[in-house]
Amino acid sequence: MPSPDPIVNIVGLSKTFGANTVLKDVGLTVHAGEVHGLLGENGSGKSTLIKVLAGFHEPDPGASLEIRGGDVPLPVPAGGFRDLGISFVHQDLALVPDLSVVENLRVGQVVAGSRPLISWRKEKRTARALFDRFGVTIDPEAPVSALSETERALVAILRAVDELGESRTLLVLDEPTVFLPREGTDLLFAVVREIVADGRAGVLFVSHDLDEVLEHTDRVTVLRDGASQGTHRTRDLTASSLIDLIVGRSLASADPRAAGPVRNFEDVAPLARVSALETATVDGVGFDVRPGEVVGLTGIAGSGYDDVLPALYGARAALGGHLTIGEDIVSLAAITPIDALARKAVYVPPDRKVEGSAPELTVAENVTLPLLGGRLVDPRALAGKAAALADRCDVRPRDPRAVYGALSGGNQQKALLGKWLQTDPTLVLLAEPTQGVDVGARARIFEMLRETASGGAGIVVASSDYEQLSVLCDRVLVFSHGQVVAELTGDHLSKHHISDSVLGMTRQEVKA
Ligand SMILES: Nc1ncnc2c1ncn2[C@@H]1O[C@H](COP(=O)(O)OP(=O)(O)OP(=O)(O)O)[C@@H](O)[C@H]1O
Repeated sequence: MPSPDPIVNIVGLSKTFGANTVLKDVGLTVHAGEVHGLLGENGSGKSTLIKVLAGFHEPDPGASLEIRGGDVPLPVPAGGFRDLGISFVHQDLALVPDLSVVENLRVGQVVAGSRPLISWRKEKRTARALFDRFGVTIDPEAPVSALSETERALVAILRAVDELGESRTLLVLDEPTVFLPREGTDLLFAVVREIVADGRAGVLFVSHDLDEVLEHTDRVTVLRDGASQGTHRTRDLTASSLIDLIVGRSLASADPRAAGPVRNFEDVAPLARVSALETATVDGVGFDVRPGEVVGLTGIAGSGYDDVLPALYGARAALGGHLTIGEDIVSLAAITPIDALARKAVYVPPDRKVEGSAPELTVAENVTLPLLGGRLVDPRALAGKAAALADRCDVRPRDPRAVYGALSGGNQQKALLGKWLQTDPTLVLLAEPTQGVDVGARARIFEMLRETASGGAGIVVASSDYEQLSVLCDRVLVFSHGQVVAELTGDHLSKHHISDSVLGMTRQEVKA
């Protein structure tokens, strides 16, 4: 139960970039012992608020911040958040994969030079005690690269808790679950509950996942266009009242039934065929994709489903197999992205920051890259195309000259998807297409994909978001141990059927 003891109190917070005020007189109170959700559409100002707490942004004059009842002068000085008992875990987790777990726990102190002599034996014991306290079984000596995504997130969170020690006030989790498989989030939230259990600290949890927020938070504050829509007790909210607060209107297409009747593609000739695909985690998988069809690939982490798309595009080398596309049969051990693009196959990777874009270029430059093709082009024509694309994909702000890396995460994703969909592709390969995307943008992305499919393209979506698969797909292939163990169609395309199948309760071929 949340205690009514406010540990962090922000009043009248505004932030202006140039002519754009992105936080408008926002207030936020977090209580000791509570998990407090911070929600809002992409670009609504969540990260900006967090960056003010982190001392990264200076707020406009007039804001005030109290920690445990004491006034804190703004701006927070760089690194000053630690003295305030605040710690942050961002999406990228900031772990060094080549170092061990215990080295990662101490890397900050080593780099800062505050602990010149470290007894690693003692540190391992301390790490074990930390993990035991939170019921986590992770080997402190294991390299971080050998951990699952869930274990990595747990290490990053417990490192943040450990760094604050007894003085901890607020742990800020900025979408830490966005790259996690579903089964990992329960474990993560058990740890989050334990962190607030002694009633000393609070957790501020940023997420776009409404189910997660409704299940795991005590209260939520919603931002819309930089203004607060109030703080609400989670138990007084439903998914649809929360959507109304976030988007400012009801969203019919968030309902899976809005996808329309499931279509049957059995008699349609395939436009692409994957045969005998072998990768480090995939063992002889084959499937067809027909024009207009959306095929989903899913499974638990390590089942192989997330290894298929990079192999089809040549982004990660396959050990064997073939892709038949149009008249061509291409070896998947040799395919390169250039081969794939030449056959109008495009790939949108899950990690848009690392693989998908050039963050230092403008939105216009990013979205028009695939149109250049080595030719001389008229910059004004490209700017026009970029503006039309931003309009179509609802990229905010609508300024093609904005630096791509300064867009909010969800707006980067919309721009990236639009960039490839405008090339009129034949085969669209998408990994987690709505990761980090708000409910409104998600509906827009679903519409864009449906339009692309109805234009005759085939779409393959690899995702661990069962609801997304149930809304988008005509057929879902469930992976286990590198093989397809179930094919779900028709009435079996519900979120619950997909989830049951992935969790091994329906391990037979299910046909509607
Ligand atoms: N450094 C910056 N310079 C200019 N504008 C910025 C800067 N940082 C953020 N913005 C703008 O501020 C607005 C709020 O962005 P912010 O990243 O806070 O949104 P968000 O709610 O965290 O979105 P998301 O859910 O997509 O992560 C956006 O319009 C963004 O383009």
